[in-house]
Amino acid sequence: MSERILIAAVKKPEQSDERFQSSLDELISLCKTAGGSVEKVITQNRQKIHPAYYIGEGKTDEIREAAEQLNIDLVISNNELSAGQLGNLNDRVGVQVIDRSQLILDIFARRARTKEGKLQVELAQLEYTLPRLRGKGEEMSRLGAGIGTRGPGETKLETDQRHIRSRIDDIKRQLKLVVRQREQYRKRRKTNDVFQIAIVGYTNAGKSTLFNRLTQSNAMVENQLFATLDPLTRQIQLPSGFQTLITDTVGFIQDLPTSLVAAFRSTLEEVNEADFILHVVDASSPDLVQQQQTVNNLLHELGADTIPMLMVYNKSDQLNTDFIPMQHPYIVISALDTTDIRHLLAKLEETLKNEWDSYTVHLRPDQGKLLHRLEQETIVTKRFFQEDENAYIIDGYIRQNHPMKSLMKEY
Ligand SMILES: Nc1nc2c(ncn2[C@@H]2O[C@H](COP(=O)(O)OP(=O)(O)OP(=O)(O)O)[C@@H](O)[C@H]2O)c(=O)[nH]1
Ligand SMILES: [Mg+2]
Repeated sequence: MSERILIAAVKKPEQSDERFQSSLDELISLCKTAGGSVEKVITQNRQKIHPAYYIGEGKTDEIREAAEQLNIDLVISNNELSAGQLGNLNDRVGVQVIDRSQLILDIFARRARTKEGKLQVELAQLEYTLPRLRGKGEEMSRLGAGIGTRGPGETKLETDQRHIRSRIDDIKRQLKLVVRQREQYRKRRKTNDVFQIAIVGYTNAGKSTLFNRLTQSNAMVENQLFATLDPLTRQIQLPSGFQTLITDTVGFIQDLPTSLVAAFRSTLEEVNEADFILHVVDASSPDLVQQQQTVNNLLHELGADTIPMLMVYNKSDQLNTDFIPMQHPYIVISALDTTDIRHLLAKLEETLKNEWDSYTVHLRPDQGKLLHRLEQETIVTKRFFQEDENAYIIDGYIRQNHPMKSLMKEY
């Protein structure tokens, strides 16, 4: 049984028509992802958001009538609402009102898989809820189990002020512990010195599809926004035998509320530690430029914009015009096409070679272990046995900060 949703949206003069429309489209997608169906969209052009009602007072009557007529369960505003606006609108339109942030939090809550992810989502939800409780607590507690009331896992979101406060403290305490554990794990991984690649991109770009195809695993793939919340990491091998870890990440969206950015810092920090980024773009999307820019901006904010990156223009099967890439280096593929996946692996290796330093080493026949290590940790391009020297000659590429790099001369 899907909830029937009415969307209320205010368009301000500084927002272009296209931008407004794409934010509406995104909100509609988000509603679907949350399991609702959008029955009506009511919009209004305004100089400013109405301080008390968000949308104009006349419009609130229109919303109430439409809600009654269409059996609406839930009204969702396209912008974040203040405590006052939320309360007033609730009273005015006669059905439950939530805002875009609550909707996104609700989706995150359902997607959270790791302990840390769940804790962070619940924390963000509680911190959002706390200032918006209206003393009485009646409006909040009358909420059943619908969109905007779900906590991570099976729990219902806490609605009592006192309980919320102590739960927030509790979560923060637990988070500290979990974060420390994760850091230790990461440090171990770093000292193992495994190369790490992060797949990033706008939501629905095809990251998880690509990740699955690359790893033959079955990370969740859904035609829904935010199919991925917590990062997944697997090991893959490039054609030369080079081994790398690859991580799928949660998709970015435009205007992600600050409180949510904070909640997902752990996912984003992982991006920061990557040695290389695959930036997946839905090349068939009409919002392609905007989406690509949103991701670039966020990478910049994270300080991850200096990490070498390959642009992966995906969904080429959906393109009917000539595609002009905007960023280099790049590859145009369909993640659904096996040949394209092979091309991507080759292109990835090419791109790494361009970034790295070439080397030649001579190894004695008894240095098989070292040879094996070179094959896995560097990109070996040539390998042959030189009889007169009684040595293996290895040509390859190695990244500048690899621990073996400084030893290269000595081999
Ligand atoms: N036609 C076509 N569809 C694709 C391609 N790659 C992915 N898709 C579809 O696009 C939708 C989204 O794919 P996902 O892999 O879940 O996207 P994502 O980037 O991981 O999305 P989030 O995790 O929500 O950020 C799914 O329905 C995929 O089947 C492609 O190359 N061509
Ligand atoms: Mg995904």
